[in-house]
Amino acid sequence: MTILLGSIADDYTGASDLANTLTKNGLRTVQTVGIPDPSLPLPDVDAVVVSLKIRSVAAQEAVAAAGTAERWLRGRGAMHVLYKICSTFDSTDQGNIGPVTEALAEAAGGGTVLVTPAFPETGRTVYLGHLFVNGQPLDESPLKDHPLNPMHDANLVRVMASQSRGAIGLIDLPAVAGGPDAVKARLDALRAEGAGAAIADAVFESDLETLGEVALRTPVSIGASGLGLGLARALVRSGRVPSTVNTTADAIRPVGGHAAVIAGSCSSATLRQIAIAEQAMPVLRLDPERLLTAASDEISAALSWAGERMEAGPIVIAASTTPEAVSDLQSRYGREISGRAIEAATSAIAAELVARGVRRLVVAGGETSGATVDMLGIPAFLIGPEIAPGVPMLRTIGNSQGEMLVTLKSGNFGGDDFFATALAMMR
Ligand SMILES: Nc1ncnc2c1ncn2[C@@H]1O[C@H](COP(=O)(O)OP(=O)(O)O)[C@@H](O)[C@H]1O
Ligand SMILES: O=C(O)[C@@H](O)C(=O)COP(=O)(O)O
Repeated sequence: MTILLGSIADDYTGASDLANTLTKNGLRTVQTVGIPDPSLPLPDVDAVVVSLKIRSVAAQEAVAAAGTAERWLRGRGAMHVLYKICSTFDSTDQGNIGPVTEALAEAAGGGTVLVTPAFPETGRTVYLGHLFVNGQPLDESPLKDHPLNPMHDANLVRVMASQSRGAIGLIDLPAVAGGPDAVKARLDALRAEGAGAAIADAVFESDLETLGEVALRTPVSIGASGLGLGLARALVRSGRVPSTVNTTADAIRPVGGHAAVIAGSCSSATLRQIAIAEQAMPVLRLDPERLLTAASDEISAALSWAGERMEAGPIVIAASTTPEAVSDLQSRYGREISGRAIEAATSAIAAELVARGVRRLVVAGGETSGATVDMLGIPAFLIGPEIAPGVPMLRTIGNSQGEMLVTLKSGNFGGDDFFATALAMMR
């Protein structure tokens, strides 16, 4: 398999979001979970998105895992590697966007790396280096209350600089509006000034087309699905992509079996989606504190609740709760401990549901999805049709439990009736 574009995603929902965008924009794409075993039968593709769970881990761990994935992708022919970060720039105070960017740039021989989380289709725009989420500055958006990565500064030049050793520049909207040559000139000027990376403004898809064109002339870039769109369109325009075959066809064959939703995202979008689902299907709200203090009892109770309802139709099991309840739990047990314990419990519930016949599974939340997919041991996914912007339906490849349809929903994505919409498509 020789690929044109490689990507390393810092979480699993982000990987499926990017894989969806690349597919929609003309690249045959597969999503792997980590580096696949050489014996895994992967289809012929133009792009591979390697999913990692490194958004909130220690910076050195993230750097090491991204480096291994980068070498694997380069070994498969990738001339360009996109490090897929969250469109809301989710990161810890130490990174991991800055440290991974510097490591990937060094591995690629230096240069100023182009960075933009803009994804206009989902309301993420960048102007003068400031990130807006559906028109609100990042630090005033619901991301200020994220359980693991609360974002308190919309100025991405400042955020990235605080995570980096080198200086961070800005490619402002007038430069982007000037087209690829103007952006390249600005990037070269920043390089001469010693900037390790540059945040690029982008408000419209046309801005991302310009940035994709320039990024493709460099070995590495950092961004969300918007930059993926720019890179995919630039590759297609370059004539290097072989004739497009419909790769989603294989992904939609029905699998049957029971259907379930597991939610661990506490984003405002997911909280609304759970409330709407309550009007249409059985919803179990887990007791988050018991998931920390009496996990096996709470898990057993959830499984017997599910066992009584699964035959009749889809069920929803959620740990998700309001920002106030999250911060109350965290103040008593710690942020990291609460998050990881709840991820362990929701993924254990998901694994047991699959053992009892669930073959159609929706998971809400990036970290929640990572823990669940790891627990299930799924090695890779084919990319199916889009359910909502940024969220495709996936079909497992090489899954030891048999073929499954899976949806990994970023906490922030999807309309209010997302769960019913997804389950109606996953047959
Ligand atoms: N009730 C809760 N209290 C505290 N943390 C929670 C609760 N429910 C879920 N979490 C944790 O919040 C985090 C949500 O992150 P994630 O799954 O990535 O969602 P998102 O996609 O919204 O970022 C996970 O670590 C999850 O275990
Ligand atoms: O870019 C995005 O917003 C998403 O693809 C993403 O990274 C999802 O992260 P979570 O919100 O943690 O699921």
